[in-house]
Amino acid sequence: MQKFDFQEFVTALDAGQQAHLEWSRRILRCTVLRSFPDDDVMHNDAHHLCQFGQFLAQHLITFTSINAEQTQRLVTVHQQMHDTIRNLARPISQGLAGNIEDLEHFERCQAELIDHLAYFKTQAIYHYTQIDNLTGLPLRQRLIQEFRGQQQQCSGALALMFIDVDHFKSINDLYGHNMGDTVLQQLVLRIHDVLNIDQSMYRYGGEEFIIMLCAAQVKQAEALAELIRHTVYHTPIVHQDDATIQISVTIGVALARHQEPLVSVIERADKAMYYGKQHGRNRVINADHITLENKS
Ligand SMILES: Nc1nc2c(ncn2[C@@H]2O[C@H](COP(=O)(O)OP(=O)(O)OP(=O)(O)O)[C@@H](O)[C@H]2O)c(=O)[nH]1
Repeated sequence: MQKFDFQEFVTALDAGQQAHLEWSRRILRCTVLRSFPDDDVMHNDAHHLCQFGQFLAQHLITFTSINAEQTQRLVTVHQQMHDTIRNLARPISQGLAGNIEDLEHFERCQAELIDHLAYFKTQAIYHYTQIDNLTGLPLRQRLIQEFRGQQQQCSGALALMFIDVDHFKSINDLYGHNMGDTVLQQLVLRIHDVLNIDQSMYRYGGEEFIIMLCAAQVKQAEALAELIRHTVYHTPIVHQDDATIQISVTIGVALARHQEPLVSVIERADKAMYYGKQHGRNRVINADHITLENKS
């Protein structure tokens, strides 16, 4: 599972923008004082070598995942800024005035670059508020946004699994909160390994997770839930000195009815999960049938 630190991204974005503004200030001084800019400005690859260019290259996938078209424009505008500055600086180095068109082009590029960066920063912060820092999973808000679209796309029925870790408080009490955090991270990795690309997982609350998937029939969703339950139970989490912690999960499964609102589907899956808790935990319960699966 890919984890990404959006806070770091936003900080680096600010630093890159600041570096570029500082760089423009240096150019302005050269223009006024008729001095020649340093080699870093005149280098043909300056757009790759400058601080912002390096940041852009490192995070190109992130920029593209936010908005591919605008990323392409950002890359182009950034290179144009550097190209224009070289054009502007050449006559100055010969004691001549710079070209006004180059200067205006540079100013337009600079303004456009800043607009793009403001857009990407807003988007990055928006994404950041929807991703759980501990597990890297999208949060409840994202589930709310994606549910309706997913329901329309689904050719079969849309199923929700409500997953709750059993006796998680005892894990915190016995091993400490940090180990509890590690257990949640490891649990998510184990579950993620059995999911395919169309099955989305969300962190719903503390030790509660929701998986949304298209299922031809409820049996298909139940089979996946059972695989998750089995995998979690039979893959203990390694603690220090090779000691292991065995954990289990109780899962409620509900198939969304026609036009059923998300809150109602969650409520039914949650109730089924709660029923599983009351009947021994470490089991999968179908909301419609409230049947117990065998413990293994
Ligand atoms: N380490 C850690 N603990 C968390 C986190 N979020 C919630 N918790 C803890 O999870 C525990 C949940 O406990 P309970 O709701 O009592 O449930 P439980 O002990 O899992 O028992 P059952 O659900 O009945 O099997 C609480 O002690 C919370 O403090 C987290 O991000 N990290």
